[in-house]
Amino acid sequence: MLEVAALSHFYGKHQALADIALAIGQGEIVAILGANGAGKSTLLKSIAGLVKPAPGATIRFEGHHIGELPAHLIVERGIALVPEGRGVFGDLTVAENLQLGAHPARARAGEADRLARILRLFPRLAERMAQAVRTMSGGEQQMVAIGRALMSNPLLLLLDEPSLGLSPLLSREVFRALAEIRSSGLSVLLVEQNARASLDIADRVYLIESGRNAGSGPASAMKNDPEVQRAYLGKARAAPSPP
Ligand SMILES: Nc1ncnc2c1ncn2[C@@H]1O[C@H](COP(=O)(O)OP(=O)(O)OP(=O)(O)O)[C@@H](O)[C@H]1O
Repeated sequence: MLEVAALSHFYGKHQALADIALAIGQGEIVAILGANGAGKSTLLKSIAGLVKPAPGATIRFEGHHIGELPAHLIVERGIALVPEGRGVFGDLTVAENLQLGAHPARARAGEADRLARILRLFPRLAERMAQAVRTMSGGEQQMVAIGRALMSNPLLLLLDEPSLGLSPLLSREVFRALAEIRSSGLSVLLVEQNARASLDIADRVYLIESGRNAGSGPASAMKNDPEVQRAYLGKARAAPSPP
């Protein structure tokens, strides 16, 4: 569904991404793990058309090259980004924020059904449709942000740190929603500090270090990789066995 190759990005002289390659199949949840500053957000923004890849990159979605398209046309192709920090409109209500997500042409057909499905996914939003988003908890605002992205009728959802700053309870709710979203056939590319939760939910994982690919594999295998356990799951390296 999505194929990325030779993706680099420079902020001035600073190279944030170097020759990144990744692929996502339909209905997959793919997680990206990497330290702070590794380039994860830049990778999502490059796919969403918010930062421009350096020449030579390939970003192919559903067989079409999208690397040169502006962000609004990438949304029309079916890729929706939920940015870090959510990007919701605090002074608008939940209903108005969700409505804003429905602006692409691809979202027009079936809009009412889509809204009903989103409100079943996040019943808290159904109870608060007329509430200004700035008065909601961080977790509820994250639900608004995900709901707004889903209103665009995407095929692929890009999520940047959806559990950042959420209580464990709300974080579990967000991850439960992601599992439901996947079971409806959507694909998800997930950047998450909570490595344990993302390894639990993901099908496959890519590791990124200093803007470069540093490993990939099925989430089930990555969970047992000693290096992943040490770097991302806080497990100490096993002591060497005595001679
Ligand atoms: N607008 C910008 N201008 C200059 N440098 C930037 C800009 N945005 C990001 N960077 C730098 O690019 C590198 C990658 O940043 P990015 O936000 O993609 O990393 P990240 O893996 O998402 O980090 P975090 O986990 O802390 O959110 C970092 O060194 C960062 O300081």
